[in-house]
Amino acid sequence: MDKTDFRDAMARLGAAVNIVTTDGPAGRAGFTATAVCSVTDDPPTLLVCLNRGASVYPVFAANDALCVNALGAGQQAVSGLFGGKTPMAERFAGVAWHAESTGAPVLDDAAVSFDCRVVRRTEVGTHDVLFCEVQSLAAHAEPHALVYFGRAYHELRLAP
Ligand SMILES: NC(=O)c1ccc[n+]([C@@H]2O[C@H](COP(=O)([O-])OP(=O)(O)OC[C@H]3O[C@@H](n4cnc5c(N)ncnc54)[C@H](O)[C@@H]3O)[C@@H](O)[C@H]2O)c1
Ligand SMILES: Cc1cc2c(cc1C)N(C[C@H](O)[C@H](O)[C@H](O)COP(=O)(O)O)c1[nH]c(=O)[nH]c(=O)c1N2
Repeated sequence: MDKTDFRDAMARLGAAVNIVTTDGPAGRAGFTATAVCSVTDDPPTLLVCLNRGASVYPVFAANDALCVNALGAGQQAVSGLFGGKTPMAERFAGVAWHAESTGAPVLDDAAVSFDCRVVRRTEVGTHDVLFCEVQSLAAHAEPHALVYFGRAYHELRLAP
């Protein structure tokens, strides 16, 4: 199986765009992730796949808290900031954050955010799969979403 064929096929799947953040003994970091998925609701658990080659990897490897912040319509620029080579302080500047129980940065304006403890980690190929138990969540008053599909961003809003 050619890697390019796999990626072309994956580009046919729409996925929520998330900013995954952490803070703790190794410091603060965040990256853009579409590889996020619900695992079980008992206990409420989701998974995040993180490339071990990413600059943020050592920080996520050492901290046990993370927050999955799903972006909403109009937040494409935030995804761009956290999806590339931008220095960490610059990624966090310009948008408002607060902390819940774990201390991981929660995006004030997220469509929905899940404050988590990392409870298990598994290495698969180039990535670590982080299993995360949800400690608390917050949802925006108005449901809307940002989806990555066909290598482009798309906005979703509920019909009024
Ligand atoms: N799961 C991931 O690690 C992941 C997912 C999306 C994007 N990205 C990063 O963003 C860049 C741009 O992505 P794009 O969607 O515009 O074009 P792309 O052709 O690089 O990727 C298409 C799709 O393939 C999957 N994919 C890409 N790189 C992957 C990887 N290293 N491991 C597992 N799945 C992967 C994703 O579903 C992605 O949306 C990628 O080159 C990659 O660095 C990584
Ligand atoms: C739309 C989109 C989606 C994803 C990404 C990018 C973009 C633009 N990236 C890549 C990830 O965000 C990037 O590697 C980090 O920002 C770290 O980059 P640096 O290594 O610091 O340049 C990414 N990386 C990862 O490990 N898991 C993922 O699910 C995703 N998903």
